[in-house]
Amino acid sequence: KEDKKGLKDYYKNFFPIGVAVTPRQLEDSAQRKFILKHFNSLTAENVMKMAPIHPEEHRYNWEGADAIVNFATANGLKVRGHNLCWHTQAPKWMFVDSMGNQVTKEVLLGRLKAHIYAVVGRYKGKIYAWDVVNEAVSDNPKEFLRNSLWYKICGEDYITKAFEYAHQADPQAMLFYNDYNTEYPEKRQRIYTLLKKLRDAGVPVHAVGLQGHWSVKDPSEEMLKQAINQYASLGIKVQVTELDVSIYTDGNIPEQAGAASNSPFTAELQQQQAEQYGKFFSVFRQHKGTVTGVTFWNLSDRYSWLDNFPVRGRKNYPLLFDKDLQPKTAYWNVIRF
Ligand SMILES: Oc1ccccc1CN[C@@H]1C=C[C@@H](O)[C@H](O)[C@H]1O
Repeated sequence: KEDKKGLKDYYKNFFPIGVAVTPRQLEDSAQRKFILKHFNSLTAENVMKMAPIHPEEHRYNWEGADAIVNFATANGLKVRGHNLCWHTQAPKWMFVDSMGNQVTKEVLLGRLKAHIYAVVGRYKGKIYAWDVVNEAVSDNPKEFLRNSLWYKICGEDYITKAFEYAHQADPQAMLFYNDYNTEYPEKRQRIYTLLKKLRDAGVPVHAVGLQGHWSVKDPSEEMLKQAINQYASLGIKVQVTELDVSIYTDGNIPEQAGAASNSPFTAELQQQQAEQYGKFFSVFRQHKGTVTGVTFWNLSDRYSWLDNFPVRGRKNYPLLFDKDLQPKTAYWNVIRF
């Protein structure tokens, strides 16, 4: 007999369970049914990023974002907005003037403000949480903040401004700083330092998003616990915002990755992945109240962004469901506790 309960039902006393979706997936009845069975929160995988939603200075593309928000509203699902300020998938026009020269800090901040007011304003009361700034901290131990165009033109002020604009646009929204590799001690320390600086300055940062692009090898339970506790010590909430567990262990920075070539999803990997997912969710449950949401990046092994990152065309099997939307071994480890 098909189990009527889905992932979200097993976690109803802990936190919402989310998934990153595309508008096209919502047009397919099998995937719609699957989403409604297992999840009670949605994130737009791409259509709410800066360039997709704001391709030209005076043109916004609301169609995809509206489709996801309308589906969520119609079905009583939460929505996490992703994202308001990022160095990737940012529109090129935002950084240059009509002569093609790089804009000043004032102009860029004015454009960021207009973007955030328009996007957050449109979904005020429908999107409860925003990833305001994504991946501002550098991976390079010699640097503090990533040397992106945002940083080059504005210095670190763009981070504070982004949060202030978002808070002005929707004072009820829960505002996140979102990043990856948030458990590695030295990057964790830099993210902690940034968050502490912002909180001490009264900047409206309410939570940290651990993207959770993890693997069958890392992080350890201990590293994860330490990271959650250290961020929570700032008085902020924690969510896992883009969870997947890669079968490859050669890292997720393109320049360094790629050592491991295409691998089948072996029984050994299935077992390792199931153990990892089981451990991660045990830690999440232990931190109920501090961890206020867990969102997977992509629905099932049918498609993962990891199929093309950090190595193009290297098939991955990172999620709880297989290509036919059926539960994998890892799923049973996550719902049995
Ligand atoms: O794990 C990483 C390593 C290096 C760069 C970016 C990332 C992750 N970057 C994430 C992944 C997929 C995108 O769709 C998300 O918007 C982004 O937040």
